[in-house]
Amino acid sequence: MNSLKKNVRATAMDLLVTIEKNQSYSNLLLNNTIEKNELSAKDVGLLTELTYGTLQRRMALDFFLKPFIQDSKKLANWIHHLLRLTLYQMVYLDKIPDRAAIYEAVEIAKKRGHKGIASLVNGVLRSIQREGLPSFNEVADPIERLSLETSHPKWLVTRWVNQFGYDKTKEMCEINLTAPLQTARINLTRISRDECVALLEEDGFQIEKSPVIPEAIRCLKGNLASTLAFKYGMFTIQDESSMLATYALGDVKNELILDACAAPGGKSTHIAEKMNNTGEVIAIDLHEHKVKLINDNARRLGLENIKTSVLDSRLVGEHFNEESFDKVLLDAPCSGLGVMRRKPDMKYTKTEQDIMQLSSIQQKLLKSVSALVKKGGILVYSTCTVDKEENEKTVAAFLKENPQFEEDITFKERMPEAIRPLITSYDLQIFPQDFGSDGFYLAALRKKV
Ligand SMILES: C[S@@+](CC[C@H](N)C(=O)[O-])C[C@H]1O[C@@H](n2cnc3c(N)ncnc32)[C@H](O)[C@@H]1O
Repeated sequence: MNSLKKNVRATAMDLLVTIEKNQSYSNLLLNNTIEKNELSAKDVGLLTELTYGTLQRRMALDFFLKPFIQDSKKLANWIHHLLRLTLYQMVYLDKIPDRAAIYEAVEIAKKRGHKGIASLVNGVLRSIQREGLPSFNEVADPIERLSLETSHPKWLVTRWVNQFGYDKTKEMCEINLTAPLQTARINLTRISRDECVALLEEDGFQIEKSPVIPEAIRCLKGNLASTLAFKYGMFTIQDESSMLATYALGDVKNELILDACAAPGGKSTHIAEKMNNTGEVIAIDLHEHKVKLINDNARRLGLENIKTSVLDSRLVGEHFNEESFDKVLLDAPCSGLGVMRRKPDMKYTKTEQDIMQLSSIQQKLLKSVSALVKKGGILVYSTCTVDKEENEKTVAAFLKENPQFEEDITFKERMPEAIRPLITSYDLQIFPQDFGSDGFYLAALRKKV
């Protein structure tokens, strides 16, 4: 085993410790580590697999480890992460022989701790190898079993089963364990989808045209973020579900659109591209450093019809006239339960209380931004979460208190054809298992004339 690989495992262990300690986003920390250490593409692959995989399967790994650890509370944190990381390789990765994974773990334990710890790590892992893993069939309660098997907290599984039924929840939990697709939206103001696909294929990328979104591609091999085509604004890396928010607004040419929670600008730039330099997008976000990202993205894509502001959208009434926008998009801050494949650490940090708090912020935002919609104009509400409290219920409460708005049932006609069968009324909950994209919610409302 070469020394670089050893470093990758030790680095993965350090990352897992930091992610847990700081409760920071795994995707950001992983990207920082990759940039800082200038890792090769192969090592980036292994580091990502080890870090995300171990995080994704944390509860299942702890279930497997439990009978083999006498007092887990006495175990230093890093040892626990090292055991999970190694067991992850033994159980879920075919290409790494068990003996190699155990050898590496023992070496790390020797270096980071001492001989005693190395022998404990060796003992636990060898016992598992000898005696085999405990079976999930020992867990009688089906919700607890699903929770452990798919490493989703029990409160969340219970909540989803109550809201969507057992089968849908099981499908969702299972797909959340898989790696997300990298997808991108072609900047049609610069290049056609066919031309962009040809360009990327020439560079060795394996690309598929999205069967769902006419301007999207799926990248099956390679990392689109590292291409010149990305640097020169030919596309934006964005999930297919997110692209639907712009579709929900319909034809935006020559219009004035407010994107009330806009950073880093994925949807603002999509709207601006669809306008093709005709109308204007006012893109607002609460945080200055995030607004900078919208500006950076607009510049990269060559879009001149986006105006940004650092503002609290709960106070937009102080800055803009009532009924002054043709359409408003509120892509609200949310619990993000639809993007757990991308940020697996979220599974263990979110609480039911967060959901209730977010729902109250979402209500306030809806109330304030809705005043800016012209009569006859459209208000699109979206979140990247799968939870009725933040989605259907938030919208229903808004409609109840704001009779000047109605459900916009023409919403379906504006959506890409492949999506229409999923729509029955003015809103849409996309599950990650529907077509492999993020979980996402969209509702279209219209201000009465
Ligand atoms: C879901 S993200 C938006 C993603 C963005 N629409 C995109 O597609 O790139 C929610 C954003 O809302 C912003 N936000 C949260 N509270 C806000 C508020 N009161 N006013 C304005 N922006 C807010 C956050 O900073 C965050 O960038």
